[in-house]
Amino acid sequence: MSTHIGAKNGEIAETVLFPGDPLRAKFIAENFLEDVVQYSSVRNMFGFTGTYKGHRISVQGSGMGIPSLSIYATELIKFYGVKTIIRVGTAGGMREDVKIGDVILGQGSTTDSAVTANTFGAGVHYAPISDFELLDRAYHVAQDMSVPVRVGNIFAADRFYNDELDMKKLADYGCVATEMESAGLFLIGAKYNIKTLSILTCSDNLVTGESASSKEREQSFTDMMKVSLETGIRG
Ligand SMILES: O=P(O)(O)O[C@H]1O[C@H](CO)[C@@H](O)[C@H]1O
Ligand SMILES: O=c1cc[nH]c(=O)[nH]1
Repeated sequence: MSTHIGAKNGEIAETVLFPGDPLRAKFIAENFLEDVVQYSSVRNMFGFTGTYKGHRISVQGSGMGIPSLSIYATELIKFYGVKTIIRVGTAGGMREDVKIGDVILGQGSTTDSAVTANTFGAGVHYAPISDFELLDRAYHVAQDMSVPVRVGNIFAADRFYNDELDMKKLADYGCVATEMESAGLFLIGAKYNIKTLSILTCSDNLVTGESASSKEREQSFTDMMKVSLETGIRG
């Protein structure tokens, strides 16, 4: 067991789907996995292992924001030998043409978090990127499943509520959607030399003000879940 995950050795698969919302983890486990075992409920940050099409896979909640995600990602890798982590998250569209329900693959992640500066020191602006092989696989899985996807730069924000940032400028420079974890996940993936990717669904649009309900954010974005599961098992 690690400090924040109550699993015994061997109870977590090498590939983990990693939603921010622990209830989304439960929903994925209950609706898509077979032979499911819940290995952790520490802090209600649920974790499950089961099989998908005969392949062993785990689903673990990460919580919101880079500090929370970093705890769970680090423990998954260091204590449980996890080799692939796919974030399965919601994000806000930063351009008008990113619609609710659109699936987005995170190629890289810009951030206003201090985590990259704290790692490399002032003056170095590290660019966290996802694993290309995983990104390529997810892109082709989505094509096979006829799920349209966007691929792009995800803005990982330190604050959900922030009216001081120039989001339009970030969008003008190519950021597609904003959430709160991808840069931290990609940074940790690079540090420990494991594969990481973010597969996101647009849950609201910052330009138009459209927004999905919390129930929809928990349960209805099943295209993203299916693409993530299929990507996870095609190794
Ligand atoms: O839906 P999840 O995966 O939690 O992701 C997004 O939702 C939360 C904010 O509502 C943040 O964690 C953000 O990154
Ligand atoms: O962090 C997030 C998640 C969804 N939508 C947003 O606008 N921000």
